[in-house]
Amino acid sequence: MSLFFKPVISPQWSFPVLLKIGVRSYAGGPRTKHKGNSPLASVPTGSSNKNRKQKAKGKKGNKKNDPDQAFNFGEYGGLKKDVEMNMDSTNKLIQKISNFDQLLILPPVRDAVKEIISKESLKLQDSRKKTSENIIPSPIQTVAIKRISKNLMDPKLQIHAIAAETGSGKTMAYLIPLIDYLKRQELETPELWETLRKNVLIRSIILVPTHELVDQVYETVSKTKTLLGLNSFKWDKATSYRDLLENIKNRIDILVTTPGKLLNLFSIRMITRPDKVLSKVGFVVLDEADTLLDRSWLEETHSAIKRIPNINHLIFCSATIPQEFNKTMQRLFPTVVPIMTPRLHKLPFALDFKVINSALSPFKGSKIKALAQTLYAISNDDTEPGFEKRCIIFVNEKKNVPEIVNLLNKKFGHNAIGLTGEDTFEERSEKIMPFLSPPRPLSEVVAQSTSPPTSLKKFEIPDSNIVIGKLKNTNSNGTAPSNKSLHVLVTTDLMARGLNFKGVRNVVLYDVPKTSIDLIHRVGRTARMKQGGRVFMLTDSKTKSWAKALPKIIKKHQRLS
Ligand SMILES: Nc1ncnc2c1ncn2[C@@H]1O[C@H](COP(=O)(O)OP(=O)(O)OP(=O)(O)O)[C@@H](O)[C@H]1O
Repeated sequence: MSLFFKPVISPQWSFPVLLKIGVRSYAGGPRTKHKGNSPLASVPTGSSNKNRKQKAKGKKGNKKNDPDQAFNFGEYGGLKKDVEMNMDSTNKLIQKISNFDQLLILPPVRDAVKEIISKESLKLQDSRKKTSENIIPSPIQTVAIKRISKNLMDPKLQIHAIAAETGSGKTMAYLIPLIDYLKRQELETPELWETLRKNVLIRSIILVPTHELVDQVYETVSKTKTLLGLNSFKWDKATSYRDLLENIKNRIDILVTTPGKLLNLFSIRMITRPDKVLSKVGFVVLDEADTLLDRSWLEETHSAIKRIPNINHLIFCSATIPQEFNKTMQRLFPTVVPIMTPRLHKLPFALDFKVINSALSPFKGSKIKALAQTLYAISNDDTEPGFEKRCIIFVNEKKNVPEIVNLLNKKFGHNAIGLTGEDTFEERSEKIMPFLSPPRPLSEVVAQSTSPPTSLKKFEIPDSNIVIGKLKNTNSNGTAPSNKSLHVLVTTDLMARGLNFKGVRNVVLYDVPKTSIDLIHRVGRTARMKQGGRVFMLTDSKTKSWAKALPKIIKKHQRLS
């Protein structure tokens, strides 16, 4: 069956709208139960900012009577909206399934993935009962595995789109069906696959947009070697052609790479029949699919998929469904079956969200002062006892990164590093590593600096609603403990997608993100898989009104659009 279709509008690909106007600010609060299909107030697609503001203003008057008001967020928007979705069956499924044993997965595969999750999940590492028997599927894993496994070995082309909130375990939601598929193939025709073991071929491909993500996904995938005998390989910037050729000779079961690298297969002289190498690829995943199909990537990604002739399963995976992505899917893959969870386009459940208005005294419009003081409060509160603290700061423009880092370090005595696309791949890997690894116990951390504590003595964030836990005692001389024990990474959207920053509990949005899409991804670097996390968003006189509704949106567990 051909992969590509005439443009048609697919009724299957639809998402809800829940646009709200909220109150000033607040974080946390009681959890409200998901109410299923609430009647959704919609804003017409393509309406201008001015129109939206007018609508919002008009609705403000009816605040008491109309709880579903439009939510204006900066130059916000971009997420799929205007359409209701039916989550009833999904909710029932999630409630019914509480165990991996209830899902159609080969027992050795099930045991292996439980083992992998128990080793990787910080949530379980925290727990004293760290055993693979305690692993239960996350909602998106339940729904994806249930739906995809139904016709897993049916040879006709099947296209699914997995969409769920950040940090909800989407990697395993596509990886489990993929591994199950490969192992079932081997069970169905063992001789064939044994013969093919020494052949130059690839069986499945996971495409991601960045080399950091290649490394991250490969780290998980590679564990299937000892547990299930699957041969995986990552092809990233550091991979030599020699390495690739060595590995491809012995059948690559799972290749993790970028679309650009995959297309390179067709320009390697030593590989005479790249089409043949790809002829046995039955399972293809596009992780961070909305990025891979956005304007700057579409051509390359599309060409890469078109070069794979016999796809059986094509899976798109993403935490956000931007309108543009939705249209591209309708145009290129109209038979796609969406698999979503009720929390799609909502911010993480365990998130504590705080807005800091830098226009107020004592910052008087200085965002850098507000930032420095926020970091100071984080480093000196009583959270994460016994462990080093990490904080990621997102800015909108990469040109601002060096100056912010410089001021934080030189003027305010912090311990910050900057990371942008200007860094080489090696520099990026080195800088990001301490943030991707789990937090180290303070007893293991070698003192990074012997510099004296800074002279800043105020810990609280004045004129804000912020309570950052109890502050540690000051030293006997009245100064605060050093703020060097907080490791700070200042970066851009480049590091906002897909990266599993293990146990990073603090994110600062130095700039108000321009779209809901950016907001969801940046915020989603913390509070992953129901772990606690805090986000501090700095606003100024220009942006304060854009952001004011967010805390309420989060408190009420409402969807962004
Ligand atoms: N069933 C599970 N139980 C507990 N932890 C899990 C489970 N599945 C995955 N995890 C852990 O949850 C964390 C987040 O998973 P993952 O990176 O797959 O999230 P994601 O949904 O892809 O996030 P993003 O949208 O940011 O890409 C990982 O550390 C992973 O090991």
